Amino acid sequence: METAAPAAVIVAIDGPSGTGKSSTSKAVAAQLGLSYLDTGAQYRAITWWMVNNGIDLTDPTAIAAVAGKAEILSGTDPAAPTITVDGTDVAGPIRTGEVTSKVSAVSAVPEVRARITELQRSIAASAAADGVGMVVEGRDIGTTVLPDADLKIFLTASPEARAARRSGELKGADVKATQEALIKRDAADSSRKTSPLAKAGDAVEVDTTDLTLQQVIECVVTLVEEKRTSK
Ligand SMILES: Nc1ncnc2c1ncn2[C@@H]1O[C@H](COP(=O)(O)OP(=O)(O)O)[C@@H](O)[C@H]1O
Ligand SMILES: Nc1ccn([C@@H]2O[C@H](COP(=O)(O)OP(=O)(O)O)[C@@H](O)[C@H]2O)c(=O)n1
Repeated sequence: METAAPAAVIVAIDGPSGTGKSSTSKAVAAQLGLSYLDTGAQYRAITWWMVNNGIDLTDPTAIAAVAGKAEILSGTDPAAPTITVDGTDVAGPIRTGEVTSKVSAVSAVPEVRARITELQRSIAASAAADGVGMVVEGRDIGTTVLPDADLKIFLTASPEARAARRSGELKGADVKATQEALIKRDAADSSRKTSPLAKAGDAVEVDTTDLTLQQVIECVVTLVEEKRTSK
């Protein structure tokens, strides 16, 4: 007798910067054969387009007026995720300090969120319909984008641990300045009116401060497997 294929699961992983969302989501998706969506990369991509097109990012009306202009495509293979804007590969340019410092102003605009949220929902719906399942990481996935996700995880870590991790990635970065920038961005993301960074009431919170990345991955894999068998 053939064994039934595991049911497609949709996993939402949210949390502030540097808590391990991207590394955990990619590894869990790769290990379990799920697709992977980095929603932060989409907000970075639209921000990159706005910077490139000289939009005044201090003016929410100007941002809203062009919210639908850029065509953003996300490749969802966890082993090689991709992101393009109007056909241009922007995986590198969306990680510059300039985009990082401006992304919160763009992502706070309701017209931008409505547009990107719709895109995210359609990508997740395709993965579910194909029977593949997906790990979707961001700030508002469990609360707003996919409130019916099968499993919601909220990752946290101390600001010190998060800043140390981030400055480890950026060669020569000052840990104190990195921590200040990170706290500022978290505050902006958590205090915006539309769909702020928040833990969903039914999310499992995992404090990663004293865990290795491998331990976090194992913890999330176990939670996903439990969900899959109970589906
Ligand atoms: N539990 C952990 N312990 C140590 N380093 C970690 C841990 N989780 C992630 N990292 C490292 O911290 C950095 C930021 O992780 P990332 O997954 O990009 O976080 P986020 O997506 O939440 O911003 C990466 O270099 C990653 O390898
Ligand atoms: N679901 C999401 C994901 C990201 N974002 C925005 O996009 C920015 C960049 O997200 P990111 O996941 O790439 O950030 P890091 O974890 O790399 O610091 C965040 O600071 C938010 O302003 C959002 O508003 N909602």
